[in-house]
Amino acid sequence: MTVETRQYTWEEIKASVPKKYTSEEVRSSKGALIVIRNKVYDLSGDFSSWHPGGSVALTQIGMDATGPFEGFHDPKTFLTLKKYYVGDLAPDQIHPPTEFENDVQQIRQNILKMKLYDSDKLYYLRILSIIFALIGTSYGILYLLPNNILAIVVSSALLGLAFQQSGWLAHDCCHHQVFKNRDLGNMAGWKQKHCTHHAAPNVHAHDPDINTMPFLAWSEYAIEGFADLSDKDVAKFMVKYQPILIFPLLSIARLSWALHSILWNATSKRILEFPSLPTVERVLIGIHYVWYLGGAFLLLSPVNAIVWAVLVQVFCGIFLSTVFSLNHNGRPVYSIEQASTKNFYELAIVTGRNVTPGVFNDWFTGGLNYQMEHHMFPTVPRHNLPKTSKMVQELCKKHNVPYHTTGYIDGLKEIVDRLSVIAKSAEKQGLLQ
Ligand code: HEM
Repeated sequence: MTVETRQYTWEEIKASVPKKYTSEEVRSSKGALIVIRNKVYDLSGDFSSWHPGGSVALTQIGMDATGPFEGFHDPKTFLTLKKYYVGDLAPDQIHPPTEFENDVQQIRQNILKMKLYDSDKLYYLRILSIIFALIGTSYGILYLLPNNILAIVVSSALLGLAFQQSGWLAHDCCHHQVFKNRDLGNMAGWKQKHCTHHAAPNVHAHDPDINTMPFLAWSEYAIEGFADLSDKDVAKFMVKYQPILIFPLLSIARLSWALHSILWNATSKRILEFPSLPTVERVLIGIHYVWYLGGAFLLLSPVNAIVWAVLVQVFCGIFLSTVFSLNHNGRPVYSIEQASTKNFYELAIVTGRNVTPGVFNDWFTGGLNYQMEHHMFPTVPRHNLPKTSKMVQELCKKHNVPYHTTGYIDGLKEIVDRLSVIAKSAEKQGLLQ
C-alpha cells in the first residue's frame, strides 16, 4: 500500500502527541508523528507491536527524534524507516542545524574515524577474569575460614562486587558495545526500561529511573503528584526522611531487583515456547541460584549461609545503586515540555553527572563515571570513553554547557542535598502532614 505523503508543520507534529504515551493509545491514534533528519514518520498503527526497541520510541512523539535514532540504531536501520515515512517538514519549518549540533556531528565522525566504536575483546576478557577471580576468592575465603564472622563479611562483599561487575558487563553487551552483531548483545538481557531512561534522562513522567514515588521524590514535579497517590501515608513518611532513608533503600535495591527478575520469569507466559529466550533465562537463573546458595550451604551453617546470602545482596545493592544514583540523581529534572526544547545531546549533558576518572573508578563504575559521554554515544565501548570525553569537554567549553564532574563522595552529598531540598519543599507546601 502506498501512503500519501505531504509536508508538515511543527504545529501539526506537536498536535499529534497522545494524552498517554501507551502503546494502546498510540496504536489507535490518528497519527503519532516524529521527525528524523527533517522527514516525518508516523508511529501510530502497527509500529509499537513491531518495533524491536519496544515503546521507547513513543517518548519522542511530537519531537525531533534524530539524536535518539542515531544513538540507538545500527546505521543500516535507516533503511527500515521508509515503512513509516509520511512526508517532510515544510521548507519554512526546517531549523538549520545549530553550531552545537554541527559540532556533535563532527564528534560522531571523529569517533568513527578513530575507530572508537570498535571494542577491544581482550579488555572484556580481562574484566571477565577479574569477575571469576572475585568469585573464586569469595568462596575460597569461606572454605578456609568457615563460620568466621569477618570471613563471612569479606567473602560476601567480594561476591557482591562480582555480581555488580557482571551487571556492568551485561550492560555493555546490551548497549552493543562488545559485539557488533546485535543478536549476541540482545542475549545479555532485557533493556526496555533502561533504553527508555536513555531516550529521556531525568524527564519527569518519561524516565522510569526517577519514577520512585511513594519512596523518593527527585523533583518538584514528583511532589506535585502527591494528590494522586493511593499510598499517601507511606509517601509522607518516606519523603520526609528521604535524605536519610536513601541509603537503607539503596542497600535493599538488589534484593528487590532479584525478586523482580524471579517473579517476572516465573510468570512470563512465553516460557512454554521452548527453547525461547525466557526459557533459557529461567534455566540460567536456576543454575545461578544453585551455585550461589548451594556453595554457601555446603560451606557454612544454615544460619550463617542465610546471613552471607543476604549480605551478598546488600553489598551488591550498595555497589550498584550508588553508581546508578550518581549518574543522574540530584541533577536537573525537566518536564516533557521543557525537554522537548532541548537537543538530545544537550539533555544527556545537563542531566548527567560524571565521577572523577581513574583506574579504580573507571573499573568500579563500569565506565558509567563517563555518564554524559555514555548517554551521547551509548554504543561506544567503555574503554574508549576517556578518548570520547576529551572531545565532549571541548564541546562543552566552546558552547558554555556545564560539564559536571564530582568525586564519588561529593556526588553522594549532592544527592542527599537535593533530596533534602525536595523534602523541605514538600513540608512547606503542607504535603507531609
Ligand atoms: C520509524 C521509526 C523507527 C524505526 C523504523 C525503528 C526501527 C528499529 C529497528 C529495526 C530496530 C532493531 C535494529 C537496531 O537495533 O538497529 C530498533 C531498535 C531500537 N529502537 Fe527503533 N526505530 C524507530 C524509532 C525509534 C525511536 C524514535 C527510538 C528512541 C527513542 C527508538 C529506539 C530503539 C531502541 C532503544 C532499540 C533497541 C536498540 C538496542 O538493541 O539496543 N527507535 N528500531
